[in-house]
Amino acid sequence: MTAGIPGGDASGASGESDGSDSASTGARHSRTRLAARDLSHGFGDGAVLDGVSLTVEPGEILAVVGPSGTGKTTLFRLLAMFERPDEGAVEVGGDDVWDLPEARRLAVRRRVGMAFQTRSLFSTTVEENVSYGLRVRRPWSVRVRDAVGGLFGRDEPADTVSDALRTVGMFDKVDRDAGSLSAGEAQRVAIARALAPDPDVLLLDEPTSNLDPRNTAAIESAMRAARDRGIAVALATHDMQQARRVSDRTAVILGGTCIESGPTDAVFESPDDDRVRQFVEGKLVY
Ligand SMILES: Nc1ncnc2c1ncn2[C@@H]1O[C@H](COP(=O)(O)OP(=O)(O)OP(=O)(O)O)[C@@H](O)[C@H]1O
Repeated sequence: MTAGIPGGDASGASGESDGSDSASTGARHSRTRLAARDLSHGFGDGAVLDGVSLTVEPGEILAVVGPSGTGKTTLFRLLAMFERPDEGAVEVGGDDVWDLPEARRLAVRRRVGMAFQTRSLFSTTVEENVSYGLRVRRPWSVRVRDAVGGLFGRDEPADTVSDALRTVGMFDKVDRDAGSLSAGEAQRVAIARALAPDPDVLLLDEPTSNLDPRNTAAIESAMRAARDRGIAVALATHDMQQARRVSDRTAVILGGTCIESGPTDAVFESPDDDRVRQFVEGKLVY
């Protein structure tokens, strides 16, 4: 079990300059939650999200489920702070991230790891991909020292990189070129890259869509490992069985609105909303 990650929690982030040296300080802190408060968002004239509120707590997996096109990716892009919501707030540790000065928002964003549907690895080795997030979090002095050190021979992968790759079952491919990986392997490396900096929050948007059972199982196992380390894991999926297998709580999004959320067993076995019942029974087809 890991108690926390370097860098201070969100409420304590006001003391940070920009968070860029957080990984080297060794300071530990308790993890923080991520919340959506009354989020509404759209594109042009079309509303996609309408007043969505949900929270993902440290040490839990929240599944956000709903049919294709219902707004899950839009929601996760807002939670990842890629763009500002039209209305409502994204809160980390109780702060509305868009009320924070830009440097602090950047520091907060660095504590959110994410892997989205699209293939996103760099054209380099698996190790370089996974260590990328660590490198950008270190101060220049450490980066220069390591670069100079690297001139005198190849270092072993840092423990954090090895740990992250082991978590997704990809340590044996540490030296492989990322371009040579299968889609499932690439997705596992993308998740390792998100995990390596030991984030507070992990956002996974359809991480196993189109993957075979072996890769799916490896990714689900990594989600559980992240949860057991105290990370708040949010998973967007249209795979109801996956939500049931891995999540502690489930939020159902329909037509851009969260129509039900609660413990996964309750949502699946005795939903309050009849549309949710039909959806979990596979009777509501879109
Ligand atoms: N950048 C954009 N510009 C215009 N419309 C968009 C944009 N992004 C998403 N949309 C629209 O918003 C709606 C919700 O899309 P979103 O990708 O969030 O749904 P989803 O639930 O993640 O679907 P899927 O499971 O198929 O990925 C869709 O109608 C989509 O076409």
